[in-house]
Amino acid sequence: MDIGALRGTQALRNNVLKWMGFCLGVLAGIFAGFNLFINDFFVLGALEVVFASFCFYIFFYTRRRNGHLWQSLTLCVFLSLLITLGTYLSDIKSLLFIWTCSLPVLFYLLLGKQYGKVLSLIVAVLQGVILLTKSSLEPLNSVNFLLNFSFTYISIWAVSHTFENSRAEYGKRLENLALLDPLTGAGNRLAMTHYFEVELKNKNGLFILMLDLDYFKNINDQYGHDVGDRILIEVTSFFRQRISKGYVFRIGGEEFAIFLPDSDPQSAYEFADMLREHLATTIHNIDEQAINLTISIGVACYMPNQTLKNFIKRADDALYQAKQQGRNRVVTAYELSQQNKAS
Ligand SMILES: Nc1nc2c(ncn2[C@@H]2O[C@H](COP(=O)(O)OP(=O)(O)OP(=O)(O)O)[C@@H](O)[C@H]2O)c(=O)[nH]1
Repeated sequence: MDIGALRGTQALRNNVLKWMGFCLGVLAGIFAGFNLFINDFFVLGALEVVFASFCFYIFFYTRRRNGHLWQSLTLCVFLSLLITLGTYLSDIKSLLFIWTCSLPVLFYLLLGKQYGKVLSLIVAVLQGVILLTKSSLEPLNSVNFLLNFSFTYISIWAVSHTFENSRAEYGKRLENLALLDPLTGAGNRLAMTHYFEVELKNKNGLFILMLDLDYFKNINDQYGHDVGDRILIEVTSFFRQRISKGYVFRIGGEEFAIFLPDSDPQSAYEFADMLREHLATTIHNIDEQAINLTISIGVACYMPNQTLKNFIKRADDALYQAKQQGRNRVVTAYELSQQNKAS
């Protein structure tokens, strides 16, 4: 499955940044020429030259890699300053202020809801003050002009806000559908691959715990499948409550995995053993039945440049040994390799 598809927002923002960089670079270059050589607006013209250069830098940068927040923020703030300064300096008849209406769309597409809201409000206030203090709005009827302009700006702002809000919400819902186990809410196998590739691979002291409930078939047989389901949900929240820094995944029927970043062999083992012991001494009260269950755990440490498949396999082998040795125990991959060397 294509994990990149789950990073839709990043791809969208990068694409918008790239092509906005190109289009605004070309436009700013043309306007700079006009302002420097025809209109004699040297300040504005010089700023437009700087802006055009920055836009082309962004365009070439984002062609090869993902853009940064500071680049989008600088582009938006710089463009807003150019438009407000242009509105302040130029004659109202040049209609330069019309560009203001494009800003909310750009803010929301490039920076999202929070920045979009704040920047759209700042620009609205700035442009409002500038237009109100302009000595004359002639030949335009000033009241009509201000009402029409404000309503157009507010409508575009509202549409941008609604669009970004729904886009982000649907994106989140799709991501949850793709990454979460519907029964327990823990991450699924795809989520495991996703977090490993995106967040964990380069972290120090990464450990994996493979956890498998012991004799779970007996629970289903004795209490029914529904009770079995509720046990799986309880066990997931049991793990979550005890993990301060890490991720829980359900990767099979009664099989779970936990990533522990920033750990060491001793702490990873102690954490696994604490989970095992706590679970073994916890009574689950479901439908007035007191149910107790145990778990077997395999632990492995991530070796640099190892694939996720190999990483999981080493923990799985340790888990298999824990089952073989009678269940309700923790076996580490390190321990296993020592045993293999000795035999
Ligand atoms: N209630 C419920 N049971 C499930 C689910 N997925 C798998 N199972 C059950 O989990 C049980 C797994 O059985 P086994 O693979 O024999 O493992 P076990 O009984 O836990 O024995 P060991 O792992 O060897 O200790 C089977 O009975 C499956 O039907 C689920 O989503 N809900």
